[in-house]
Amino acid sequence: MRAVVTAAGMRAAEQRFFDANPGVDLMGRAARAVARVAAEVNTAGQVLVVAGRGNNGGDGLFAAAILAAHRRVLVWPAFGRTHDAGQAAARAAGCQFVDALGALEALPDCGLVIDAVAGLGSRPGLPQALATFAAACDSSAIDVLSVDLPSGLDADSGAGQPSFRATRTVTFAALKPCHVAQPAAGRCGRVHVVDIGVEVAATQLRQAEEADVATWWPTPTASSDKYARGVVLFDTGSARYQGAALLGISGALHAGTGMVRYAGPVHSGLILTRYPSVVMGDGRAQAAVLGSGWGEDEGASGRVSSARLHAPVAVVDADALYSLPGRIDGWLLTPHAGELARLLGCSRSHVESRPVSCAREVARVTGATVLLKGATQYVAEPGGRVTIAVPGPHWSAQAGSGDVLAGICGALLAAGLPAWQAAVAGSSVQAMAAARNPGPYPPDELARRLPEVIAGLVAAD
Ligand SMILES: NC(=O)C1=CN([C@@H]2O[C@H](COP(=O)(O)OP(=O)(O)OC[C@H]3O[C@@H](n4cnc5c(N)ncnc54)[C@H](O)[C@@H]3O)[C@@H](O)[C@H]2O)[C@@H](O)CC1
Repeated sequence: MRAVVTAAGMRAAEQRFFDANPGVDLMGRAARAVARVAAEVNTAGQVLVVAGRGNNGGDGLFAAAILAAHRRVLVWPAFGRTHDAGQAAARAAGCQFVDALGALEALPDCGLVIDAVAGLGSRPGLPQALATFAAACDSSAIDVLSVDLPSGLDADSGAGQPSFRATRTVTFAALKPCHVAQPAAGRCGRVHVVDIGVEVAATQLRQAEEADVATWWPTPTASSDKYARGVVLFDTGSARYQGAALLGISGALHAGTGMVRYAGPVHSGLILTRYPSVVMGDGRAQAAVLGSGWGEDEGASGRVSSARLHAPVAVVDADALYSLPGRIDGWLLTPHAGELARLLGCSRSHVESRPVSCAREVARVTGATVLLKGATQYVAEPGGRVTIAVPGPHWSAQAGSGDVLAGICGALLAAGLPAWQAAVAGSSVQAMAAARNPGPYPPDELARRLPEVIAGLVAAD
């Protein structure tokens, strides 16, 4: 699990560090890390450092001074004035200072640009000269290494256009929200988190890693039987959306559930032709999966109540989200941004600009865990902790992916994982299946690839 710290949290950690270690040269540590990664990206070519006025510019200037020992380094102080000590070090090391025009002219001869315009202090967007330069970097496909974060992005919200697009980002102590939340995360390239000695406090926002999913995954033992592995009861699909039932069942079976019961309206012939192991009708289960493919079914609350008679917890998806039976501790809600907006009575764009706080709010009010689906998948617990799932490619943004995901999560919930782990592991493993099978595989095909991913995970654990 990797901590994700806000700009304020990082500044507080830095202050604690300086209080305990007065006079330690943190900027020197940061600059050495930047120079090290710069040398990994490009071994010998000319380097152009774009330096801002603050400490981020200082990091870039000291890194320029280190790199200048072995290669030609140009520095563009984008606002004329820049970090004094950093500037003196860069000049003493023989860096050549250029202006905006000089930087643009030198770009074709450079092997690497280091963006040290702004980091934690970055405000959304770039002034015109920098926006022009960032666009020129984009169109020339040159490697860009951003210090702390791509300048022009807000560290916490990830908002900001125009901004630099990095191929690598070197950040310090811990990830910041912009490194993990799409679309900003897509502008950071590969992110290196460097230890500079600053300890961040335990955070309420974290990013899961494959190793976490491997540790949690419920692997059967010699004493396992179908009941011990978990029974999932599906009430999904409708006459109009029959496929939703098949997709959810596919997710649960390929994630290794012990047994599937199906108590929805889709004809048994259709279900059994595809999945002959399914037991038709309701009965005792460890978890239910509700709502996928219901459409605007008028009997929604009756279907939710009926499932409660058979299963202690449920995954609630799609239209069942609007028939929640009061507080539902231990349950898992799986809305996308539009559905979460409807639950909160706000606009979709409001949710998209504040995904963490919106997901937290619904978790707090309902007592359930909320998996907010989208390009970044947030899992918010009622106590306020939010975990981001392992990311995947964007091919899986397709009708039916959510139905499969609800089924995977149902299998994990039935196996006894707490709702937040079921949600993080379920969405991570689906993303990993997409990452390991690049291309536009439809969601049912990706569900069939889950066993390979899970086998690899548990073997590695
Ligand atoms: N917090 C820490 O623990 C450490 C911080 N360090 C560096 O210090 C940085 C923070 O330094 P500062 O607080 O001085 O802030 P920054 O240097 O990140 O940003 C402030 C400066 O950037 C300008 N600026 C902000 N947004 C801009 C934009 N979109 N376009 C152009 N200019 C913009 C501001 O006018 C201001 O001059 C970190 O990002 C990191 O690079 C490192 O030296 C080491 C440790």
